[in-house]
Amino acid sequence: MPPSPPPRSPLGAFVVIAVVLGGGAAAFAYTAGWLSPDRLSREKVLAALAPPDGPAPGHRRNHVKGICFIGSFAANGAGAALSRAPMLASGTYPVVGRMNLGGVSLSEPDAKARVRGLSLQFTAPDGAEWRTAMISAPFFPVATPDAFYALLQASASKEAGAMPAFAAAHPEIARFGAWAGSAPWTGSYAEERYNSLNSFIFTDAGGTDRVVRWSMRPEAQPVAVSPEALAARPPDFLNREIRQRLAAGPVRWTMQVTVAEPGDPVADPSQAWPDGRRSVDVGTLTVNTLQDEADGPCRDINYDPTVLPPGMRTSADPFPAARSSAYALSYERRAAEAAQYPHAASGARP
Ligand code: HEM
Repeated sequence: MPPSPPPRSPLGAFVVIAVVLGGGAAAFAYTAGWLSPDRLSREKVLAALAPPDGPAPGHRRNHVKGICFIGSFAANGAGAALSRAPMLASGTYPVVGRMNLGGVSLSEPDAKARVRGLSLQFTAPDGAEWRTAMISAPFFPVATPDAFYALLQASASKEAGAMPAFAAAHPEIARFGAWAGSAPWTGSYAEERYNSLNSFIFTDAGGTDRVVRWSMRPEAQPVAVSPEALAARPPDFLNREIRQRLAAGPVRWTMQVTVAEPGDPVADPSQAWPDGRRSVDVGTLTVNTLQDEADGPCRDINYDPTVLPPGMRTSADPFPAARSSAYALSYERRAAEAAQYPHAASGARP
């Protein structure tokens, strides 16, 4: 049995949830929030995400720590039965990605980030793009973007009753708390499974729609490491580990697409779909080279989950539109502050 992290108090877990996911919330502009001054805006979401000493200038407002990579996706062609997206047709396509950590502070040690992320930009020969930002949690802590904003607010509140009141109103948080407190930790980005959590609609060449989620299954065998052992490692141990691993050979994941059945909770990323759903392995991601974010090609990419190729579109899941809105503002702000996050080496940028 892999060692489990020590039991955490429910409140401790909630704080971890809010800090690690940072994420934000709500109806944003896409539900015409501009008509109602009380309604949530992307500005409020970014304010709720910001650490007490303010965001790190030039950096992402969430998942602030990360490292860029260049790789490729070898599609085996099986995905063409689900979607006519060009990068699911048999072939090999370039990928620019980012391994990252849920969290809003650059000084937070890697060992504290319960959620790890993998962001990918696939490009087809015709220029079509598929961008996705996935996380290692098997489901999201809350069911709606509004609830995520409420979670950020409750966890930042000094009122003792704020989190219990939030949990009473959003019982799905207990599932995430249980996962955060019991799932094994690993010592490597390469050993994690990453999940889209949000659902999307795939359309095949015949025009048939299917609601899907996707995951990246690691080739590397996960090795459980206790949180105490991780805490004893250097604060940026994940970047060091992945550099060493890659020096010994490429790192790979298999992409798995899971198809919903009628009645599945397609609009709610806090609920996993039942076991036994049709699942198709559509190809292999190979990571070839890493580059520090300051000089790397992922720095200036917004991994907006609504950037989708033909044959894919958003579903009834409200998160991607909300995320798109918040990511765009985060991107605008960090791009405007680029002088405060300069490239480390002149001419290093691709
Ligand atoms: C309403 C809900 C959410 C909000 C408001 C939100 C907000 C954000 C923001 C502001 C960023 C920084 C974007 C940038 O500057 O490029 C970000 C990054 C990220 N988010 Fe979210 N997020 C939400 C939900 C999610 C969900 C459901 C997932 C995963 C399934 C996720 C995974 C990630 C990842 C992996 C990154 C790093 C992207 C990168 O490498 O650039 N987020 N999020």
